[in-house]
Amino acid sequence: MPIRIAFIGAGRMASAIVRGLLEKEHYAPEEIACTCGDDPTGPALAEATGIQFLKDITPALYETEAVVLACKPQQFAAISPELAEAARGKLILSILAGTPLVRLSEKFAHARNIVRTMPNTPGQIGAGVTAFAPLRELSDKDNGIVENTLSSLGNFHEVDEVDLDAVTALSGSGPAYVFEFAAALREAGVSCGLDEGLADALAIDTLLGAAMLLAESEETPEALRNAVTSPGGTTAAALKVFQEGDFRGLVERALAAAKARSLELAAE
Ligand SMILES: NC(=O)C1=CN([C@@H]2O[C@H](COP(=O)(O)OP(=O)(O)OC[C@H]3O[C@@H](n4cnc5c(N)ncnc54)[C@H](OP(=O)(O)O)[C@@H]3O)[C@@H](O)[C@H]2O)C=CC1
Ligand SMILES: O=C(O)[C@@H]1CCC=N1
Repeated sequence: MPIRIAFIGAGRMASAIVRGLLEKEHYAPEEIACTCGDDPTGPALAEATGIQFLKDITPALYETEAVVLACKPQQFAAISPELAEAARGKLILSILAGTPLVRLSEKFAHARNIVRTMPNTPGQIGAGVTAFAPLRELSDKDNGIVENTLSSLGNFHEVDEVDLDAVTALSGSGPAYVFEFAAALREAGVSCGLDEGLADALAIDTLLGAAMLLAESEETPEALRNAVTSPGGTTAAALKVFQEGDFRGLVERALAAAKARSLELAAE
């Protein structure tokens, strides 16, 4: 069976995409190959999913229809000209944070088309969100490959490339902010006298329930917040502390820092 899609990098995100593609039966395991760096992530992914691990994936690229770039942005420069040449006429999908289409197209000068994407880790369970920007308008065939790949991870949105650094700051990195908030809720619950296990369970269910309500409701986050906040009650007391600590300003500065770092990664 020919290899139809090849992964350059076999870490957390490649693993999420491979598992999604297999679960949705877009490819058979034998039609997917991966390679990696010096650590054994590639063999581990192959062992766990049945896909092929190829130490040298270059020869296999000639037979693929698509190549997914899933190494770290700082490892992009190490991708060899031979590998890029073998990807001549292929669709390239990049998940590299920061690396712009212009840089991708310098290396993969003879690609059929290139799509810069920004997924996130909830894609591991099909609950992710991805934004993508193609170099050129996608043909029907390539649109199908992109849709199959991104829908395996969850929802997806086409955007202008200029928005992708901000997308990275919001939804690419965003799960980490939520996990940090979950840990902060657990710690604060313990400080208030709760058992750690109970505080953890309450924090998780609160985040999950609030996110589901937000997704299902037609109300804004502000309206839903107000519905929790009784005048003179407990929530108002807590929100006053958030406001005094400039919670929104803090989030704004955090996203600005992530966006700035994404722009810096463009050249690394
Ligand atoms: N983690 C996240 O939340 C998100 C990450 N991204 C982007 O996804 C990409 C991958 O991230 P993530 O999966 O977290 O990273 P990982 O560190 O888990 O995976 C990186 C992979 O790249 C491999 N690799 C290293 N050097 C090379 C090389 N020269 N050739 C081929 N493969 C190589 C590594 O191999 P080995 O370790 O075996 O040496 C590893 O399999 C990054 O570009 C990141 O910006 C995008 C959205 C979200
Ligand atoms: O932290 C990072 O650089 C990557 C990109 C988005 C999430 N993780």
